[in-house]
Amino acid sequence: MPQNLLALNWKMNKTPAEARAWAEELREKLEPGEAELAVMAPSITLPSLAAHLPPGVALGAQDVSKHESGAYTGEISAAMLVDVGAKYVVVGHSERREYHGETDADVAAKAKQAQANGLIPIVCVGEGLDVREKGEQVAYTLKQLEGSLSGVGPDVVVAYEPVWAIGTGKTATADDAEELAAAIRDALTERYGSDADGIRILYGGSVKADNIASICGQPNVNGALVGGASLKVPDVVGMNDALK
Ligand SMILES: O=C[C@H](O)COP(=O)(O)O
Repeated sequence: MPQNLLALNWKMNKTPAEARAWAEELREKLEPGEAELAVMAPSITLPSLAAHLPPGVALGAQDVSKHESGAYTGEISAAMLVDVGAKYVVVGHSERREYHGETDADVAAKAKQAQANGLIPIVCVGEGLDVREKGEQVAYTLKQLEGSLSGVGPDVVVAYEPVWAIGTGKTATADDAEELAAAIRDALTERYGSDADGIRILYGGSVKADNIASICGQPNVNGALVGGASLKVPDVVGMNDALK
Protein backbone atom coordinates (compact mmCIF):
# COMPACT_ATOMS: atom_id res chain seq x y z
CA MET A 1 0.00 0.00 0.00
CA PRO A 2 1.58 3.36 -0.98
CA GLN A 3 2.19 6.00 1.70
CA ASN A 4 -0.66 8.51 1.98
CA LEU A 5 0.05 11.87 0.36
CA LEU A 6 -1.50 14.95 1.96
CA ALA A 7 -1.25 17.48 -0.86
CA LEU A 8 -2.17 21.04 0.12
CA ASN A 9 -3.37 23.20 -2.75
CA TRP A 10 -3.35 26.84 -1.74
CA LYS A 11 -4.80 27.93 -5.09
CA MET A 12 -4.39 31.72 -5.57
CA ASN A 13 -3.76 32.52 -1.92
CA LYS A 14 -0.74 33.84 0.04
CA THR A 15 1.98 36.29 -0.89
CA PRO A 16 5.62 35.21 -0.48
CA ALA A 17 5.71 36.90 2.96
CA GLU A 18 2.52 35.10 4.03
CA ALA A 19 3.90 31.83 2.70
CA ARG A 20 7.02 32.27 4.79
CA ALA A 21 4.97 32.98 7.93
CA TRP A 22 2.85 29.85 7.26
CA ALA A 23 6.00 27.74 6.80
CA GLU A 24 7.51 29.05 10.02
CA GLU A 25 4.31 28.36 11.94
CA LEU A 26 4.19 24.85 10.46
CA ARG A 27 7.78 24.29 11.57
CA GLU A 28 6.73 25.10 15.17
CA LYS A 29 3.53 23.06 15.24
CA LEU A 30 3.92 20.04 12.95
CA GLU A 31 4.65 16.72 14.56
CA PRO A 32 5.90 13.81 12.48
CA GLY A 33 3.04 11.87 10.95
CA GLU A 34 2.67 8.92 8.66
CA ALA A 35 1.57 10.76 5.53
CA GLU A 36 3.87 12.57 3.15
CA LEU A 37 3.02 16.25 3.28
CA ALA A 38 3.39 18.47 0.21
CA VAL A 39 2.45 22.11 -0.46
CA MET A 40 1.16 23.09 -3.91
CA ALA A 41 1.82 26.79 -3.75
CA PRO A 42 1.71 29.75 -6.14
CA SER A 43 4.97 29.63 -8.10
CA ILE A 44 6.13 33.01 -6.84
CA THR A 45 6.12 31.71 -3.25
CA LEU A 46 8.20 28.59 -3.95
CA PRO A 47 11.68 30.04 -3.25
CA SER A 48 10.52 31.39 0.11
CA LEU A 49 8.87 28.09 1.00
CA ALA A 50 11.94 26.11 -0.05
CA ALA A 51 13.96 28.05 2.50
CA HIS A 52 11.49 27.82 5.38
CA LEU A 53 9.41 24.63 5.19
CA PRO A 54 10.01 21.99 7.85
CA PRO A 55 12.38 19.25 6.70
CA GLY A 56 10.59 16.49 4.84
CA VAL A 57 7.67 18.62 3.64
CA ALA A 58 7.69 18.54 -0.15
CA LEU A 59 7.14 21.43 -2.47
CA GLY A 60 4.86 21.52 -5.48
CA ALA A 61 3.37 23.89 -8.03
CA GLN A 62 -0.21 24.26 -9.25
CA ASP A 63 0.45 24.29 -12.98
CA VAL A 64 3.28 23.99 -15.49
CA SER A 65 3.75 24.89 -19.12
CA LYS A 66 3.37 22.16 -21.71
CA HIS A 67 6.30 23.77 -23.53
CA GLU A 68 9.92 23.23 -22.62
CA SER A 69 11.09 26.86 -22.94
CA GLY A 70 10.94 29.84 -25.27
CA ALA A 71 8.48 32.53 -26.37
CA TYR A 72 5.53 31.68 -24.12
CA THR A 73 4.91 34.86 -22.15
CA GLY A 74 3.68 34.25 -18.64
CA GLU A 75 4.37 30.53 -18.63
CA ILE A 76 6.51 28.70 -16.09
CA SER A 77 8.50 25.70 -17.23
CA ALA A 78 9.03 22.38 -15.48
CA ALA A 79 12.79 23.06 -15.37
CA MET A 80 12.15 26.33 -13.50
CA LEU A 81 10.02 24.52 -10.93
CA VAL A 82 12.67 21.84 -10.43
CA ASP A 83 15.31 24.54 -9.99
CA VAL A 84 13.44 26.05 -7.02
CA GLY A 85 12.99 22.65 -5.39
CA ALA A 86 9.57 21.45 -6.53
CA LYS A 87 8.87 17.71 -6.47
CA TYR A 88 5.21 17.73 -7.57
CA VAL A 89 3.00 19.72 -9.89
CA VAL A 90 -0.78 19.68 -10.13
CA VAL A 91 -2.04 19.38 -13.71
CA GLY A 92 -5.59 19.47 -15.01
CA HIS A 93 -7.23 20.86 -11.88
CA SER A 94 -10.92 21.44 -12.65
CA GLU A 95 -10.39 25.18 -12.18
CA ARG A 96 -7.73 25.14 -14.94
CA ARG A 97 -9.98 23.05 -17.15
CA GLU A 98 -12.98 25.34 -16.58
CA TYR A 99 -11.44 28.82 -16.48
CA HIS A 100 -8.51 28.27 -18.85
CA GLY A 101 -10.06 25.83 -21.29
CA GLU A 102 -7.52 23.08 -20.68
CA THR A 103 -8.29 19.88 -22.54
CA ASP A 104 -7.27 16.34 -21.69
CA ALA A 105 -4.59 16.64 -24.39
CA ASP A 106 -3.20 19.79 -22.72
CA VAL A 107 -3.17 18.01 -19.38
CA ALA A 108 -1.32 15.02 -20.83
CA ALA A 109 1.22 17.33 -22.50
CA LYS A 110 1.84 19.10 -19.19
CA ALA A 111 2.19 15.82 -17.32
CA LYS A 112 4.70 14.57 -19.89
CA GLN A 113 6.68 17.79 -19.69
CA ALA A 114 6.72 17.47 -15.88
CA GLN A 115 7.96 13.88 -16.01
CA ALA A 116 10.60 14.69 -18.62
CA ASN A 117 12.09 17.10 -16.07
CA GLY A 118 11.80 14.82 -13.05
CA LEU A 119 8.63 16.31 -11.53
CA ILE A 120 5.78 14.08 -10.42
CA PRO A 121 2.50 15.26 -11.94
CA ILE A 122 -0.68 15.11 -9.86
CA VAL A 123 -3.26 14.59 -12.61
CA CYS A 124 -6.75 15.73 -11.60
CA VAL A 125 -9.97 14.23 -12.91
CA GLY A 126 -13.58 14.24 -11.76
CA GLU A 127 -17.15 14.82 -12.81
CA GLY A 128 -19.50 17.78 -12.45
CA LEU A 129 -22.89 17.69 -10.77
CA ASP A 130 -24.80 17.09 -14.01
CA VAL A 131 -22.79 13.93 -14.68
CA ARG A 132 -23.15 12.72 -11.08
CA GLU A 133 -26.92 13.24 -11.19
CA LYS A 134 -27.12 11.02 -14.27
CA GLY A 135 -25.05 8.35 -12.47
CA GLU A 136 -22.36 8.53 -15.16
CA GLN A 137 -19.45 9.49 -12.91
CA VAL A 138 -17.36 6.38 -13.49
CA ALA A 139 -17.53 6.39 -17.29
CA TYR A 140 -16.96 10.17 -17.44
CA THR A 141 -14.00 10.17 -15.08
CA LEU A 142 -12.30 7.18 -16.73
CA LYS A 143 -12.61 8.80 -20.14
CA GLN A 144 -11.06 11.98 -18.78
CA LEU A 145 -8.30 9.91 -17.20
CA GLU A 146 -7.56 8.07 -20.41
CA GLY A 147 -7.05 11.32 -22.32
CA SER A 148 -5.14 12.99 -19.52
CA LEU A 149 -2.66 10.11 -19.19
CA SER A 150 -2.03 9.61 -22.90
CA GLY A 151 1.73 9.03 -23.23
CA VAL A 152 2.28 9.66 -19.50
CA GLY A 153 4.45 7.21 -17.52
CA PRO A 154 3.57 5.54 -14.20
CA ASP A 155 5.49 7.99 -11.99
CA VAL A 156 2.30 9.91 -11.46
CA VAL A 157 -0.32 10.69 -8.80
CA VAL A 158 -4.01 10.77 -9.74
CA ALA A 159 -6.42 13.03 -7.87
CA TYR A 160 -10.13 12.27 -8.10
CA GLU A 161 -12.00 15.48 -7.39
CA PRO A 162 -15.74 15.55 -8.02
CA VAL A 163 -16.26 19.16 -9.07
CA TRP A 164 -19.50 19.44 -7.08
CA ALA A 165 -17.55 18.78 -3.86
CA ILE A 166 -14.82 21.40 -4.38
CA GLY A 167 -15.06 24.32 -1.97
CA THR A 168 -18.76 23.64 -1.40
CA GLY A 169 -18.65 21.84 1.93
CA LYS A 170 -20.32 18.87 0.16
CA THR A 171 -17.92 16.00 0.61
CA ALA A 172 -18.36 12.81 -1.30
CA THR A 173 -18.93 9.91 1.06
CA ALA A 174 -16.04 7.56 1.71
CA ASP A 175 -17.94 5.02 -0.40
CA ASP A 176 -18.28 7.51 -3.29
CA ALA A 177 -14.53 8.18 -3.13
CA GLU A 178 -13.74 4.47 -3.07
CA GLU A 179 -16.06 3.71 -5.98
CA LEU A 180 -14.08 6.03 -8.21
CA ALA A 181 -10.68 5.20 -6.71
CA ALA A 182 -11.23 1.49 -7.36
CA ALA A 183 -12.31 2.18 -10.95
CA ILE A 184 -9.26 4.41 -11.43
CA ARG A 185 -6.99 1.70 -9.96
CA ASP A 186 -8.35 -0.84 -12.46
CA ALA A 187 -7.78 1.58 -15.34
CA LEU A 188 -4.24 2.26 -14.12
CA THR A 189 -3.55 -1.48 -13.89
CA GLU A 190 -4.76 -1.93 -17.42
CA ARG A 191 -2.42 0.86 -18.53
CA TYR A 192 0.67 0.25 -16.39
CA GLY A 193 0.41 -3.36 -15.17
CA SER A 194 1.85 -4.00 -11.70
CA ASP A 195 3.38 -0.48 -11.57
CA ALA A 196 -0.16 0.72 -10.88
CA ASP A 197 -0.05 -0.79 -7.38
CA GLY A 198 2.33 1.95 -6.24
CA ILE A 199 0.42 4.86 -7.79
CA ARG A 200 -1.25 7.10 -5.25
CA ILE A 201 -4.89 7.96 -5.87
CA LEU A 202 -6.01 11.02 -3.92
CA TYR A 203 -9.50 12.27 -3.16
CA GLY A 204 -10.20 16.01 -3.21
CA GLY A 205 -13.29 18.04 -2.33
CA SER A 206 -14.04 19.64 1.05
CA VAL A 207 -11.56 17.44 2.92
CA LYS A 208 -10.78 18.52 6.48
CA ALA A 209 -9.52 17.09 9.76
CA ASP A 210 -12.79 15.47 10.69
CA ASN A 211 -13.36 13.53 7.46
CA ILE A 212 -9.87 12.79 6.14
CA ALA A 213 -9.31 9.58 8.10
CA SER A 214 -12.46 7.84 6.85
CA ILE A 215 -11.83 8.86 3.25
CA CYS A 216 -8.15 7.89 3.29
CA GLY A 217 -9.05 4.67 5.11
CA GLN A 218 -10.61 3.32 1.91
CA PRO A 219 -8.62 0.55 0.20
CA ASN A 220 -7.82 2.51 -2.98
CA VAL A 221 -7.54 6.03 -1.59
CA ASN A 222 -3.97 7.02 -0.75
CA GLY A 223 -4.30 10.59 0.41
CA ALA A 224 -6.08 13.86 -0.25
CA LEU A 225 -5.77 17.01 -2.32
CA VAL A 226 -6.95 19.76 0.00
CA GLY A 227 -7.89 23.35 -0.84
CA GLY A 228 -9.63 25.44 1.82
CA ALA A 229 -8.35 23.50 4.83
CA SER A 230 -4.75 23.91 3.66
CA LEU A 231 -4.57 27.62 4.37
CA LYS A 232 -4.39 27.60 8.17
CA VAL A 233 -1.64 25.69 9.92
CA PRO A 234 -3.82 24.28 12.76
CA ASP A 235 -6.12 22.70 10.14
CA VAL A 236 -3.12 21.14 8.41
CA VAL A 237 -1.76 19.82 11.71
CA GLY A 238 -5.21 18.37 12.43
CA MET A 239 -5.31 16.54 9.09
CA ASN A 240 -1.75 15.31 9.47
CA ASP A 241 -2.53 14.00 12.97
CA ALA A 242 -5.73 12.34 11.75
CA LEU A 243 -3.67 10.25 9.32
CA LYS A 244 -1.39 8.85 12.04
O1 LIG B 1 -7.30 21.16 -5.04
C1 LIG B 1 -8.10 21.08 -4.11
C2 LIG B 1 -9.50 20.88 -4.37
O2 LIG B 1 -9.97 21.68 -5.41
C3 LIG B 1 -10.38 20.82 -3.18
O3 LIG B 1 -10.64 22.11 -2.66
P1 LIG B 1 -11.46 22.22 -1.27
O4 LIG B 1 -10.71 21.38 -0.29
O5 LIG B 1 -11.42 23.67 -0.95
O6 LIG B 1 -12.81 21.68 -1.54
